[in-house]
Amino acid sequence: MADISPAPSNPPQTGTKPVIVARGVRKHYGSIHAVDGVDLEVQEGELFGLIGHNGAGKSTMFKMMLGLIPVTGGEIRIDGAPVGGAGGDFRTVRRKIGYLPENVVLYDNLTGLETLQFFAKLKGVPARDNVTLLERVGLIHAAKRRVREYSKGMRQRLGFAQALLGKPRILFLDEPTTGLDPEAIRGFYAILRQLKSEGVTMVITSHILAEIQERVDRLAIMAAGKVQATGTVQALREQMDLPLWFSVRVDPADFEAVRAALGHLPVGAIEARDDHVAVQCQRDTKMAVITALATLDGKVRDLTVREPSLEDVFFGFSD
Ligand SMILES: Nc1ncnc2c1ncn2[C@@H]1O[C@H](COP(=O)(O)OP(=O)(O)OP(=O)(O)O)[C@@H](O)[C@H]1O
Repeated sequence: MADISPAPSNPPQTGTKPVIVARGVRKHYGSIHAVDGVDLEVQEGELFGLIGHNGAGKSTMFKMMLGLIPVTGGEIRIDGAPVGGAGGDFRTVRRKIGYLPENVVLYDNLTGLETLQFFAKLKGVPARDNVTLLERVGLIHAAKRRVREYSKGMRQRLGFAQALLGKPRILFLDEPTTGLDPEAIRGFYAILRQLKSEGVTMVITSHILAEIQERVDRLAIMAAGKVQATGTVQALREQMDLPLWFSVRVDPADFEAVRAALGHLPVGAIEARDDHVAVQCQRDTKMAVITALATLDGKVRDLTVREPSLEDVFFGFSD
């Protein structure tokens, strides 16, 4: 996908109007508790991540939020309208929603353009933006080729274009980057940034935690049908109180000097490696470590601090 949408220099702040609200949501299939008492709130214009192991309940949550399957218990409201509720409120809201399912179903005999025409008709939206949409997802060159000839990544791009039909205000994207190459992934997130700057609310699932950790505003970690934690990546890191790692690059002859400088501090492991000393410490000792290293008077050639990754946080909450 072309990186056609640089982030605006002054993006509007994410609103504080809850667009998606789930309260005590459950989905039981007999004895299987696919979703088991989930509370969630996603604000307008937020890019919200939903992560969890296989079978954690993410896709089931999506399907319930979209009104594709009924809840066993609890309630979901989108833009104030109860999902699946009586009356036309949710039907009106539904038109503002775009959805990219985990396994998008496409018709092999249709071309890319015909596919969008087909879905536009189904959604009841004008087909006039279809060419622009194909351009946006980097598929214009294949607009007239049949889907059967598309690669996995091309199918995924077409699925994304389908989700963008009718300029949705709310987007549900279930593992949207599956099959995309690194450049396409970058282009995909550039489009999300652009949509975010336009105030679109998005919920995204992914198993590629490194990919989403810098990109979502907040996320929820699901395990066994329950939300284990919700917040920004940084807030979850702090909540877990996972240690940080310093990498202190010094001449091997100075390894002992590093140890000595840190000797009075409550640091964890201090490990001498090829050309650096790795030091583990809790967040509240971080500044004291930096101050102590500053006394080494020119011996430190470089210093990096590795925060716990989203993967570290994820395993902390979901194991
Ligand atoms: N129609 C169904 N009938 C019975 N069990 C189901 C049904 N749909 C989902 N489940 C079960 O519900 C649980 C949650 O499934 P779900 O597809 O929501 O997980 P997920 O988090 O999306 O997983 P993945 O990351 O593998 O896509 C699983 O144990 C699954 O087997």
